[in-house]
Amino acid sequence: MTRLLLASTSPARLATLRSAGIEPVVHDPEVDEEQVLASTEARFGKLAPEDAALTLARAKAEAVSARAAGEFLVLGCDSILELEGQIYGKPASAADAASRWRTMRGRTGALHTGHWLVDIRSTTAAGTGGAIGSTASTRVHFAELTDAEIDAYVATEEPLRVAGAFTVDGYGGPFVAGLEGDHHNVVGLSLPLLRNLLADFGVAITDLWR
Ligand SMILES: Nc1nc2c(ncn2[C@@H]2O[C@H](COP(=O)(O)OP(=O)(O)OP(=O)(O)O)[C@@H](O)[C@H]2O)c(=O)[nH]1
Repeated sequence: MTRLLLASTSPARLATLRSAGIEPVVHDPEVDEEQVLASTEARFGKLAPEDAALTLARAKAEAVSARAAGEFLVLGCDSILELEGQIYGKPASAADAASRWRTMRGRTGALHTGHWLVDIRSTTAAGTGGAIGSTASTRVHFAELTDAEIDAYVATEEPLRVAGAFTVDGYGGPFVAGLEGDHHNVVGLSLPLLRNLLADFGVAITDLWR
């Protein structure tokens, strides 16, 4: 029976899958994201934000696929925020998070999540490592936070743990004025996109329900 192997330490991605009835096996991809991006851009030049997210998602899925075995489809994901041409992962510090929010407030960004699925099943021809991937993007409208709200939000330390220094489903919820597109994608994993990627391997997402 095909199972999903989530190549991610993200608690939000795991919670998203569980809430959708899927209990994945979880492996830490142990990928140095900065090193992957630097080496990729050294070879191919500056990556568009969507491609950067997909490159990192692929690196995570491939790292886990190389050491996993069994009837699995291995999913890697990576989320980044694009704001006026700049890409942002997790903030480097509280000061960085505060500075970003002073830039983000009142503006609209795009949260891109790369998804990469590798078929390591031995029971299918594609099980020879067939893989597919895509990036889902959600436009995010940020509210006009006051300086006091920024300071209070950063003090929760939540912004330090997430791409783009914001969440849509945590303390950050009041500061996201609106979304255009899939909100799960903002949390870190697009369920509609996963459904499509699974279908490309002949797997219905309903087959994965526990
Ligand atoms: N709960 C929640 N988490 C978010 C949100 N936006 C981004 N994140 C999380 O921010 C993290 C983005 O960093 P990534 O590098 O993609 O993933 P990670 O957490 O480092 O985990 P790995 O996949 O193991 O690299 C992910 O864990 C996302 O789930 C949000 O709105 N809500």
